Amino acid sequence: MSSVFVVNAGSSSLKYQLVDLETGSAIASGLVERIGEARSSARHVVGEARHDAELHVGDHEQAFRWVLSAFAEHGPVLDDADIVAVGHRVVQGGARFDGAVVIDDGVVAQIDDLSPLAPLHNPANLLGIRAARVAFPTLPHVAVFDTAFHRTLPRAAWRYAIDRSVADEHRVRKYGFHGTSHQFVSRRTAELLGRPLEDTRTIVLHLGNGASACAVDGGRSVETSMGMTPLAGLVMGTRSGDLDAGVLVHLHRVAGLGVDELDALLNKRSGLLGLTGSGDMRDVQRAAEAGVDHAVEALEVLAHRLRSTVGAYLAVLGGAHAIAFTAGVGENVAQVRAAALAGLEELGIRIDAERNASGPRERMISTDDSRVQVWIVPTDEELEIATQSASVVGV
Ligand SMILES: Nc1ncnc2c1ncn2[C@@H]1O[C@H](COP(=O)(O)OP(=O)(O)O)[C@@H](O)[C@H]1O
Ligand SMILES: CC(=O)OP(=O)(O)O
Ligand SMILES: [Mg+2]
Repeated sequence: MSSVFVVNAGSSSLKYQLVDLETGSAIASGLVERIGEARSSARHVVGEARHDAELHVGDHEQAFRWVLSAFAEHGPVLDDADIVAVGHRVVQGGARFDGAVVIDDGVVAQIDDLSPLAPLHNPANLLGIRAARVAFPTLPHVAVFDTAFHRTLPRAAWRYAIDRSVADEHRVRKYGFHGTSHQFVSRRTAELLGRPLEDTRTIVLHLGNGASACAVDGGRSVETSMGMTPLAGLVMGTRSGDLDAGVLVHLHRVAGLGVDELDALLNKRSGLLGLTGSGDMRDVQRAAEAGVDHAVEALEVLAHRLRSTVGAYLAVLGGAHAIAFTAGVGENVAQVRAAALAGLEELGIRIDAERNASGPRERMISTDDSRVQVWIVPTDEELEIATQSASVVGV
């Protein structure tokens, strides 16, 4: 049985999954949270069994030691002979990486060099890579980049209309993110439609804590809503998404906000959190149901941004065969799906209220006469990372 050990390292968390390549399912998974804080917590899941631990984990290397001990204590046996690779999610691959690569010291240096373009993500991804190479010294390690799928963006989509010498010197352009998810979901959507991928145009709406939209034409990303960083585009849990860049200048001038304060405001205290006090969609839904106006308004803003984006991407693609909702909010919140696509009947989009409300996890939610099919397609970024990692090492 061959498997891939998938690692998604954040600044203070480490998520892992041992993926069985034959079935595509998780043999074991878990996470270590609040790394570096006084009280960390960890969870290791094998089948139906969950093992929780409260402990102090000082850094990512200690986190990996906990992971290895959890496998040793609760199974399954981590047999190097079965694991073909360790696959790492790396958020920013810049213009340098257009696909997954085996990690060596040179690749580590290049990921480090790209850190200024993703200061919240790449340094954390590197901590995970360094610690995992210590924990699994004999296995090949593979980097799978969020940005790679968007390497097909035409220049009309990725170039910002600013002074080109400033942009080029500082590598300022649209890169796009969530590429492993957009790739996985767009491929699966074509399968569900029974169409060849090359001849399928899909709009993927990945709505999790981070959220982005992608227009996929024949399996290639041609437009996406995140930008140079994962701050642009849709309204997210704690991120603002698009706003007039002049707002930054204004807040600097009139409120004296410095660069770190602006960064924190837009990345950590905006989105649903900034509008309602909670960045968790479940809280916002509850508040909206109880009639709290700020929550009702937040859902309106979020849906309006989605609808504008869908309209724009229908134009970019010259019409779509399908729209696919995915990730935590996209897969679970019928109200957001309905509101995002409300009033688009003239554009050939008709949601079936009953199908939207309930059914199997993966399902069509449009009416039979809707010209554009609308689907819920659960994403599986870990499986995509595992598959790409295995392919890079020749399995
Ligand atoms: N059953 C649910 N009902 C409503 N919201 C949900 C549900 N499950 C997850 N969510 C929301 O999905 C978001 C997290 O999505 P997820 O894809 O897990 O995020 P991440 O980007 O961290 O991977 C949160 O806002 C959460 O409230
Ligand atoms: C790139 C990005 O936004 O990732 P996440 O949704 O995991 O925060
Ligand atoms: Mg996710």
